[in-house]
Amino acid sequence: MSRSEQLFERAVTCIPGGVNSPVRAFRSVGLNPKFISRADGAYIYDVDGNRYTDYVGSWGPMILGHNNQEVREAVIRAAENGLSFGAATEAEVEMAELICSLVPSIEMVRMVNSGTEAVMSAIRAARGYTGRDKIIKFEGCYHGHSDALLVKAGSGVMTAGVPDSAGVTAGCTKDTLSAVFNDLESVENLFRENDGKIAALIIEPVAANMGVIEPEEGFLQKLRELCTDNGTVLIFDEVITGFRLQTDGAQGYYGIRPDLTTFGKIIGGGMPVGAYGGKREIMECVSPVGNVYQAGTLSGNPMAMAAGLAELRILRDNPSIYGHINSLGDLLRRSLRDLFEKYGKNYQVTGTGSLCCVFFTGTRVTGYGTAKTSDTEEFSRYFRYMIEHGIYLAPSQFEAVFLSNAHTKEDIAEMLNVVEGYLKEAATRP
Ligand SMILES: N[C@H](C=O)CCC(=O)O
Repeated sequence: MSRSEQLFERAVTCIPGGVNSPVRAFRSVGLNPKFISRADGAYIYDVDGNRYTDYVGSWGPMILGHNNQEVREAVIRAAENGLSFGAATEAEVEMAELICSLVPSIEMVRMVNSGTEAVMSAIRAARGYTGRDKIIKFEGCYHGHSDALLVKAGSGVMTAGVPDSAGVTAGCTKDTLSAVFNDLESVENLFRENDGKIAALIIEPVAANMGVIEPEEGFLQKLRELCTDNGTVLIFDEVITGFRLQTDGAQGYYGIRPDLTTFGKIIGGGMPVGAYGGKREIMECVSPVGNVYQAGTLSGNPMAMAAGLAELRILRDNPSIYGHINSLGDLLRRSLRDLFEKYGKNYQVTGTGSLCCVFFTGTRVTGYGTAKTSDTEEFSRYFRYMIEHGIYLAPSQFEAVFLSNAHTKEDIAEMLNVVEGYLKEAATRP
């Protein structure tokens, strides 16, 4: 039995499903998880010594590749001064100044410990600011695992087919309204039916947690207008897209200025982190200035600030990184489409920048309904073939392929070679 299998046997006896986050389990693809011992650059290694080219990147933070020397050394230096003080630090000020300087819509920002916390807090601030209760979210968008947001959610809940989690009371979700991504009419109807009651509209500007679905031309602009007209706070959840598409994220890429933005992942360089920020007049509702309470023992933790600052400074000072990862993304999407055409497969390749996804369906994927038309059995076969051939993808149909600065054209060529192997094998199936 492999060491991964041995660890899994132990893990399932004391951790639910053997994993600390459901998306790490390989259940939906009919396998047990690989246990990872280390990672470097574009590669991760399991406890059995197998090397994989990694296209998960810790679900987003490792945009520079794994174990980046500058980030690692910044953390080691910070650790030498102590792990946590629960008090204000210079690094927190530097982090806030850096985020405000890179993202024009952010006038003030508060650090928290995860994307989930960032979203919970941003919504509370929006409710405190507007004095309203209701929020709009989009089917298939995932904003972490807080109660009110587990309504037709994406990511792991979409994979498990239970987008409304057990354990969430009707009371917790009664003010959460669901709209359809890329369907303006569904949003307009909610505004009309709930006139003057909607505190916030939250959206992943690129729906990365349901397979990297891009907004259609003008969709985000129209949402901006609807929110302005209705006195509703527009929140962009940029936990995945923040500092990934470019330094000012999807909002810079699409030219939209949200009122609040949530961050996570990249701003922590691999350490647990989150942040929410935006308009000063909304952020000043947060305690101790205003009476919207939000707190955290480890918020602004020195290790997380050190890793995040190092990562963000590298991204700020080396714009060519975005040129590299985005052109690899273009190459991957184009080449996958060519391969699928060559083998007569009408599969959909979605994504933008350094994010990508393949849907096993002939239907153009624009939102939750069409995403769900993908043949997840086919995805499972594809996943198993890829991992057997050294390509580590997210073990879920609806998660993104993440590229990093450590990936090369040669890595992409290797991946395409394996995809072609899969297509050839699939062609021999009865
Ligand atoms: N899609 C999720 C967040 O981005 C993946 C991470 C997790 O839930 O563990």
